[in-house]
Amino acid sequence: MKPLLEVRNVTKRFGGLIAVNDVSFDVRKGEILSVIGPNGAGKSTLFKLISSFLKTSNGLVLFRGEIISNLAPHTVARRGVVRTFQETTIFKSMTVRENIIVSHHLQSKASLLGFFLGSRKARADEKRFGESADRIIGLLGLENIANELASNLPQGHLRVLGMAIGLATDPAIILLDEPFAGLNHDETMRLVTLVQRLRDEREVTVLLVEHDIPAVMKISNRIVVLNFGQKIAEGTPQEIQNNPGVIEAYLGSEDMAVGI
Ligand SMILES: Nc1ncnc2c1ncn2[C@@H]1O[C@H](COP(=O)(O)OP(=O)(O)OP(=O)(O)O)[C@@H](O)[C@H]1O
Repeated sequence: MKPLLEVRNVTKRFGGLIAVNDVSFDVRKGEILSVIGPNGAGKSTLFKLISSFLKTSNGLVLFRGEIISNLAPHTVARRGVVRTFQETTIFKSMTVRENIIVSHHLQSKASLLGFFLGSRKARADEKRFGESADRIIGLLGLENIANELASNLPQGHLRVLGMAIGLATDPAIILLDEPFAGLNHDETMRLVTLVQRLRDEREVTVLLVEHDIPAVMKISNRIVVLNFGQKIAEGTPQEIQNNPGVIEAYLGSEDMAVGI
């Protein structure tokens, strides 16, 4: 089967610095693939290249066989490659449910205009988006806080709301940028289970960048390891854990302390 996403010889230079150096890998439909690596390895840059927030210096990113690198980021998102956890997309003065409904509207400018004009189509959209929001709320177990203002939510719930907002755009693949950062152990484990449920029940493919190695080991089907911009390993969590090159790359880095 053709991969859902293909990263082909992608390079990014910032002046004389090569942040991402000739990186290639595939993301298969229905898998959770994590990108790890020591600080400054190029993980965030790679994510921005995939979501087209940055232009590649060389190489291509393909989604369903079509080139998406260097398109406008909103075009890439519309095709189904959605980056989440940018907290700026959460409206703090709205409730959880309202936030999820609004993000459905943001998919379509026409529907947003109709919403303000109160057209019949807009009312139909309203009903459809409300039902979809309730399905997402159910899937992510947000029922108890559906009517809570976003401004009152703790970090863990905000992360889940960020994911709910991403899901409202019906993505084929979601890019999670350090989803577990700042969460305690219980919050992390709850989110790990939720992301796995998304993959299993909604068939969403997940690509994530993360420093929390134990969580990555638990959640991932496969892992890609970067060091100094280059891919140094790719494999299952077990293969990565036993890879001497990976262990060496992490030697002396803080992440050693959390157990690779
Ligand atoms: N806009 C930029 N201009 C110049 N250099 C940059 C820019 N963005 C990133 N870099 C450099 O590119 C390299 C890779 O950075 P990047 O943030 O992608 O690494 P990372 O693996 O995500 O690091 P961390 O784990 O610390 O977040 C670093 O040396 C960084 O200083």
